[in-house]
Amino acid sequence: MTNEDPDIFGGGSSVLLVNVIVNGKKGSIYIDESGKIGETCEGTNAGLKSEAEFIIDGNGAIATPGFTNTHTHAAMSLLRGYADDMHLQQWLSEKIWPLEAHLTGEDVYRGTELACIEMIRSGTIAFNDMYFFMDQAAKAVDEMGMKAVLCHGFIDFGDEAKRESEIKATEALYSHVKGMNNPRIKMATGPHAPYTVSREGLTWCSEFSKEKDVHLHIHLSETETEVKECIEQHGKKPAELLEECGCLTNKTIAAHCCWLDDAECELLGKYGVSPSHNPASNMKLAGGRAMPYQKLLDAGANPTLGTDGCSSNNNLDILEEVKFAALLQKFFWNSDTVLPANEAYDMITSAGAKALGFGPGRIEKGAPADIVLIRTDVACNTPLYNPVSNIIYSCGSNAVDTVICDGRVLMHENTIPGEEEILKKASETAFDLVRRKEDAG
Ligand SMILES: C[C@H]1O[C@@H](n2cnc3c(O)ncnc32)[C@H](O)[C@@H]1O
Ligand SMILES: [Zn+2]
Repeated sequence: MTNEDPDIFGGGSSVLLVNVIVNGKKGSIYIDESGKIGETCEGTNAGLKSEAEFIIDGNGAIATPGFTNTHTHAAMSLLRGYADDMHLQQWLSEKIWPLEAHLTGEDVYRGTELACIEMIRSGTIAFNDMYFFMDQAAKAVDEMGMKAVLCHGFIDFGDEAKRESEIKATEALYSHVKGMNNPRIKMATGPHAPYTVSREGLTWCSEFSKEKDVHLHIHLSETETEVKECIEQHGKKPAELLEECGCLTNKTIAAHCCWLDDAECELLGKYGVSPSHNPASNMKLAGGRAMPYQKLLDAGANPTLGTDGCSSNNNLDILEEVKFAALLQKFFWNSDTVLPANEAYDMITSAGAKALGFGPGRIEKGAPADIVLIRTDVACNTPLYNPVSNIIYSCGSNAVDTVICDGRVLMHENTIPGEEEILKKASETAFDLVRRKEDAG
């Protein structure tokens, strides 16, 4: 790839990608100034060469739709390696929540910047994020040029005063994101999970999501214990409780979904929910069961893929995650045909984009130019019988060369502007957060 001009990172310019493999054929992609795909064609298209402000020579790269991560806690990048090898409830209540009590907006800003760097490096252009101080997450996403659906993690533990403050935080995020008027950034409600949010809290979130036409993002049935406790407390299984509270719609993204039974899979299918499979986190926190992918798909749900946060994964590499997904499904369900490469690819492209409402997740005329170039002159892409097979089973993020989101080049020739400074600041911020917690005792 040849273009060395730093202005290529500015956005708002027309770009012609030549010498790429697009939808299985050698060709070119023209991106117009509005950030949409103007045309895709075979060959180099001499006519469009004179129109484009920038020409990127893909040198035979695979052009794929950018990837979507449908469940993460981006700023938890600061907690990478802080608490490993523990069971979920102990991990959350003894290590994570006590540290998060010391979080500031600055921490979330720096952590989200770091997360964006990591996601861009693996070809991710959009993500679904649940955390705190989300106005600061929005600032980072805006500057880094990615797309995101952001929600405040709403946790009330049945306490009315806490519920009121979570409602205020959610309403404030709604106003803030609306004021940004940036189509790349949306907000959602974020009831954390049926075990941390009261019926009243769940109902408020579902009503707010419907009233404002925004997504709802929740953790669902990650562990067997939480399912048992839900039945004891509410006399219902978790997905039934969510249905009763109005939380199941086609704008719901439900993370994990490991312990859903067949009837609950049918419920998610009936409402067109998007489950987010998080295999690395589930394996690391020893959840004991993999998401019933095939049952959810057959029921009509829209299965997608997420990394979860950096404290339970411990990275945000969607290419690593998609291989884990394809392997874990086969291993856990003892089936060599479940989640084949083409369906795994759909999870991180079209299904992910559909879940978050960010276009078709395909390279086609009129679609947002969310395009990733994956090098083919590397060992993991040699030989190249089947690009989709290689993307799912053999490519690492080191093969990702160029990332374009809404027509803006975020990474080119493996370079992201400002990366060095972002990593330095994130490291300082992480150590400062841990020091503040230790000082507080
Ligand atoms: C937003 C809150 O969610 C917490 N969190 C991070 N990972 C998980 C997980 O796998 N299950 C449940 N909750 C999780 C995060 O630390 C925030 O407190
Ligand atoms: Zn999570």
